Amino acid sequence: MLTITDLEKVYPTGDKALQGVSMEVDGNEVVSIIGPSGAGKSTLIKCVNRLTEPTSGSIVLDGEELTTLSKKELRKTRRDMGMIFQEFNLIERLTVMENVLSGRLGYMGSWDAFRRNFDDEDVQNAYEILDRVGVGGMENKRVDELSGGQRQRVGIARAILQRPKILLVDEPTSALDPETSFEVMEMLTEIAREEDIPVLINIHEVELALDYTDRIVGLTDGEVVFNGTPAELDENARDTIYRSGKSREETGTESQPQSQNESSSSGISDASKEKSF
Ligand SMILES: Nc1ncnc2c1ncn2[C@@H]1O[C@H](COP(=O)(O)OP(=O)(O)OP(=O)(O)O)[C@@H](O)[C@H]1O
Repeated sequence: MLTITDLEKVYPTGDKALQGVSMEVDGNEVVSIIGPSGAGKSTLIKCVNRLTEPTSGSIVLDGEELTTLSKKELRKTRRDMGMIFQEFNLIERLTVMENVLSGRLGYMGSWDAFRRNFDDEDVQNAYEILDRVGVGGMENKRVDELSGGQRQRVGIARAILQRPKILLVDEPTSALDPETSFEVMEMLTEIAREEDIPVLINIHEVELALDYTDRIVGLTDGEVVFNGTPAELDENARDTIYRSGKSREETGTESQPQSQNESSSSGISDASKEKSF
């Protein structure tokens, strides 16, 4: 279980990217974070594995506080967090198999890691996972010979092979065409459910969040303004997420005020409604 409490991030530039974010990823839930550009989605994901250092607040993964870990402890704990990135983050000149097996490096002693002495079991599992994500038979191809969709499948296979406690996914489909995006999201969420791995995913396309995730968290200007099921993400909720705060000022569009009943059915807090209108 991942529990984030009162998380704040102020960049050295003074940008307040996260302003008291609290949320959870429970059991093997797939939770998506949606929101306008600059809302803080990427920052939130990166704070969890501390690619970005949070300014204050708490992040607890299966009972372990992550914000206070030393560098050494963090290296160990990062093995528990599979990361899937927008730009794939694969090593282009290496083969598919070499990239996928790199997900196991964190578990090996430094000599074995240096020599790339992977266990037979890891190699066998890698074959199976590559098959499972739909790139079986491409093990010896260099990654720079693959399409975007195939690369993302390799990225997913690498993260799964790591056997993480959670998958952190940052805009996995931004570089993909719509059809491939649906395929990749379907495959990612299906495997995560089969393997019982919870997922926190920053996703631009609301339709993908609606179709493939259990719960949606809406961020606006670094604050949670919606937290509910896809069914609860009605038009009013979308309006609150995408037309409030800075984003409304930028687009110059005004949203219609909501009635009390409509607002509460969307799962938006009173404080957020106050802020939004
Ligand atoms: N390294 C950084 N230094 C300073 N400010 C940053 C940095 N990274 C992000 N920000 C600022 O923090 C805020 C949140 O950015 P973030 O990238 O987390 O938003 P996002 O919701 O992921 O946006 P997008 O959907 O466009 O990727 C923005 O105002 C952004 O300008």
